[in-house]
Amino acid sequence: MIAAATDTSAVTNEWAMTEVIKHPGVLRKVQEELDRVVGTDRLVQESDLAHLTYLRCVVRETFRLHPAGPFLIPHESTMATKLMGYDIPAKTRVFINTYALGRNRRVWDDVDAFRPERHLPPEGSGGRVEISHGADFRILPFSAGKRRCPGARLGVIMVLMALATLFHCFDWSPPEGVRCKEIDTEEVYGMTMPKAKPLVAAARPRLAPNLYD
Ligand code: HEM
Repeated sequence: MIAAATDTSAVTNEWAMTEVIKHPGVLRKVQEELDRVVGTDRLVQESDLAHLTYLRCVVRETFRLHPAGPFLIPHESTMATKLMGYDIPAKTRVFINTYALGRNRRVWDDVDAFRPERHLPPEGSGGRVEISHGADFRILPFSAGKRRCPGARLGVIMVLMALATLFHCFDWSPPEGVRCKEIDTEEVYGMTMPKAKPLVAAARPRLAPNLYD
C-alpha cells in the first residue's frame, strides 16, 4: 500500500519535472497559468488545482509517455472470452501494456513529442482535463474497472499539488553546462518505470522572500 502510493507519485513527479525543465516553453506556460490563477503573493492551495488546466495537461501528457505502472499489476481472466478476434482461455495471466497504449501511432500523432497542448479541451467547451482514463480510455495511468487504483483521486491531488508548488515557487534549469534538450529521458522497467538516472536541476526562488519562511 505504501509503495503503491509513494513510488508511483514520486516517479510521476520526477518525469513531469524532467519533461517540463527539458521544454522551457512548457515551463513558461505552466508558470504563466500559476501566476494568473494563484497570483504571486500567496502559495498554491488545493482549491486552485481544478483551475490549472495547462498543468493538468502536463500531468496527463506525463502519464501518456511515462506511465508509473507500465504493465499494470498482472491480472487473471476468470472465464474464457474473445477479444478483438483473439480467444483468451480462463485463468490466463493478462498484462496491460500502458506504455504502448500511450505511444500507439493509430491513436496519437507525433508520439515521442512531449506536447501537453494535445490534451486541451476544445476552446469554449469549459471542459475539465481528465487525468485518469476518462471516457476514451486513450491512457490508463490508474487502470480501469474493479481493480483500478483506489488511490487515484488522492494520487492526482498529490502530484498536482507538488508540481504546482515547485513550479510556482521556483524557476528551474538544468545544471551548469547542460542544455535543456540534453536532459536525458532514459527509463528503467520494473513494477514502476523510473528515470534511469535521477534528475539533477537548479532551482531559483521566484516569489517574495516572506513566502518561503
Ligand atoms: C500518481 C499516483 C498513482 C498512480 C500512477 C497509481 C497507479 C496504480 C496502478 C496502475 C495500479 C494497478 C491497477 C491494476 O493493475 O489494475 C494501482 C493499484 C493500487 N494503488 Fe495506486 N497509483 C497512485 C497512487 C496511489 C495512492 C495515493 C494510493 C493509496 C493511498 C494507491 C493505492 C493503490 C492500491 C492499494 C492498489 C492495488 C489495488 C488492487 O490490487 O485492487 N495508489 N495504482
